[in-house]
Order: sequence, then C-alpha cells, then structure tokens
Amino acid sequence: MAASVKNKKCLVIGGCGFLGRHLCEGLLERGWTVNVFDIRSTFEDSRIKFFIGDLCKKEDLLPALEGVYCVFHCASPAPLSNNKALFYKVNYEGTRNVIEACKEAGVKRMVLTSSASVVYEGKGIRNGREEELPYAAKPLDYYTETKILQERTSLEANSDDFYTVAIRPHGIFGPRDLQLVPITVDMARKGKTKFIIGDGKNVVDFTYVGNVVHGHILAAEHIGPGSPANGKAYHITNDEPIFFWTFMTRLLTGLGYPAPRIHLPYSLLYVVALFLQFVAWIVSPLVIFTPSLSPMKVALAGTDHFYNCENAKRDLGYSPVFTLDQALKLTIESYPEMRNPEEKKGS
Ligand SMILES: NC(=O)c1ccc[n+]([C@@H]2O[C@H](COP(=O)([O-])OP(=O)(O)OC[C@H]3O[C@@H](n4cnc5c(N)ncnc54)[C@H](O)[C@@H]3O)[C@@H](O)[C@H]2O)c1
Ligand SMILES: CC(C)=CCC[C@@H](C)[C@H]1CC[C@H]2C3=C(CC[C@]12C)[C@@]1(C)CC[C@H](O)[C@@](C)(C(=O)O)[C@@H]1CC3
Repeated sequence: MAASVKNKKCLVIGGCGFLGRHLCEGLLERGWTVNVFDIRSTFEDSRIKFFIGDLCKKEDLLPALEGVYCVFHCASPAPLSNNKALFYKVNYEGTRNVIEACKEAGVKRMVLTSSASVVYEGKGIRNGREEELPYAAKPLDYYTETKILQERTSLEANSDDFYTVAIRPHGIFGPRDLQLVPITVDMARKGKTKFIIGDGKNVVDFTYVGNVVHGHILAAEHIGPGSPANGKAYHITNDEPIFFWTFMTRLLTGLGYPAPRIHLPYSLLYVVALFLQFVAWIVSPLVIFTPSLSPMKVALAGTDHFYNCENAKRDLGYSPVFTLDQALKLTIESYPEMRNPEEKKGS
C-alpha cells in the first residue's frame, strides 16, 4: 500500500538534469518537499532548496541529506560521452558514497535510476522480464558496464534499515531532453538521417519522461517494511513497443525533416562501428576521439529491445500516464528551435 508522503522531504541527486528536473516537478505536484543535489545548476525554483556539490564527496552530500525521507539518485555522466574514468568514479564509486552517506544521515529509502540496457548485449530482447534476464556479461559500452555496477551495488545495499529499489527506464524522451532529440536533429541537419540501419523492422521501447517520473514516485511510495519492491529492479516503459524507425520517422517528420529511406545492411554498419572503436582505442594514448557511430548506437538502431513492465504494474501499481502519441506531440511541440529551418523557406 502506498505510504502517505504529504510534505515528506526528498533529495533528487542529479536534479538539474533532464530526468531530474522533471522528477522534481512531479514530486512537487505530488506534495513532496524537494531538495536538489547536483554538481551544476541549470534552473531556479523558489520551492526547491538547491545544494551544489559532487556526489563523490560525502562532505558535500551530508548537509543535503538532513531530514530526508527518500533519496532519488538519478545522476550520471552523459551516457554517450566516452570518459571511462568518470563513469566509474560517479556511477560506481559515487553511488557507494551516496549509500554510505544516506546510512550515516539516517535516510531510510533510495530510488536508483538504472537503465533497461543493463541486460542488453546487442542481441534481440523481446518483452524481456527482469527475472529472466541476467546482467549483460558483455555490455556494449562502458556506461552500461558502470550502470550494472551501480544497480547491483544499490540493490545489494537493501536492508530493513535502508530500502532500495532500481527503476530501469528505456529510451527516455520528452521536453528538455538532452540527447535523443538534439542528437537526432543534429544528424538530420547534417544529412545523416536519410539512412535506415537494417530492415527497419526492429521493435523497441521509447519511454516518455512523464511516465518515468510516475514510476519513480510510485517506487518511493511503495518501498518500506514488508514491501515486495524492496531490493528489486523494475522496467518502466511506455508499454507500447514500436518500430525504432517508425518512431524516428514520426519524430523527424514532426520536426519538418524528411523520413529515413535508404536501407544500409546492419552487419556492415556494425563492423564499421567496431573498426572505428578499435581505431579510437589505438590512437587514445595520443588523442581522444569518440566516433559518432558506436557499436551500441548501431545495435540500438538495428535490433529488438523492448521490455515487459508487468512487475511494476503488480508491485508498484504502475501504468503509463502518457501514450506515445501524446508524448510525441508534447515533445515535438516543445522544440520549436529544433524544427527544420528549410521548411519555412519551402513554404
Ligand atoms: N536519458 C535516457 O534515455 C536514460 C534512459 C535510461 C536511464 N537513464 C538514466 O537516467 C538518469 C538521468 O539521465 P538524464 O538523461 O537525465 O541525464 P542528464 O545528464 O540530463 O542528468 C544527469 C545529472 O547528473 C548530474 N551529475 C553528474 N555527475 C554528478 C556528480 N558527480 N555529482 C552530482 N551530480 C552529478 C549532472 O550534472 C546532470 O544534471 C541517469 O542515471 C541515466 O543513466 C537515462
Ligand atoms: C536516426 C538516428 C539513428 C538517431 C540517433 C538516435 C540516438 C541518439 C538515440 C536512439 C536510441 C537512444 C538511446 C540512448 C541515447 C540516445 C539514442 C542512442 C541511450 C543509450 C541513453 C542511455 C540510456 O541508459 C539507454 C541505454 C537506455 O535507455 O537503456 C539509451 C538507449 C537508447
């Protein structure tokens, strides 16, 4: 049964990010008192108390944890960056630090933002269930490797004194998104979205940020003494698997760009991506460069990866609040600056 959280205080670690800020807005609407902890400041809100610091430093965290009922840990370095040391420092060592600081400060609950890709190795996953999928033995990138360490550490910390739960969203998109929409538009403006990787029939999840927020808040309201959610991981998706390239087409055409139309063989692109990754590794002692075509991105664009969220429905009472149609409309409308500048000239 969900606990009453009226005026309970929470701390959103990573609250100045894309998901974090939406989470703060959802928590405030739900009646929570919200503190934010982040290494940077990106917005102001008189209802929120901001703490600027590094989650890797306990002395930075402790003041922000005073009197906190639940921590939402949704901080991470940018997933598509290539800074292995930072991924390890923040996602693994930093998360261990967050757990220690929570226990020292007497915080009893933590909701971790994990990722559905902690079980993804580039092979198709169709309607994947949490209890049927082990952690990826060969993750396709280091970000995912550290997300596995992060989730495992967080769930292993679960006890009757400190309840933890991991939320595994997949392909989050929405207003103020920092990667999916901006990267797609950047590729479109460079003429790189005319290609379809593979046959275009791979089915995936894309999840609206409002639904991810809903899942996180339900998780915080449900963990606690005797809860089946304690120490568990839950997929949170839109529950509407869609062809990857149909989603991309709707996003691109909705923003005034042409739809992808030229098929390229998946295996060829994957081999090219592996070769570029090898070259980047060879030259790394001299120069750091991150190929835009990575094995992870090619695999995500060319294979099935969608997940079952029945466990979240059963244990958390989750069901998506926004449909994909509503979500795409809200997202496209929120990005006037991302529209194709050529469409105005043509009209
Ligand atoms: N965006 C997606 O598609 C997606 C999908 C699944 C899971 N996730 C997970 O959701 C979470 C949020 O992702 P996002 O897309 O909002 O990313 P984001 O980059 O927009 O936000 C992450 C925030 O964490 C903060 N941060 C990073 N290092 C920090 C540190 N050392 N100390 C304090 N704050 C620090 C950043 O400043 C940033 O504000 C991440 O854990 C990510 O792994 C994202
Ligand atoms: C037309 C084309 C190909 C456009 C490119 C779209 C590109 C940018 C876009 C398409 C798919 C999308 C994607 C992510 C980043 C942007 C990217 C790659 C990441 C990796 C963010 C981190 C999350 O943890 C993780 C792993 C998840 O949710 O599991 C996702 C998985 C899905």
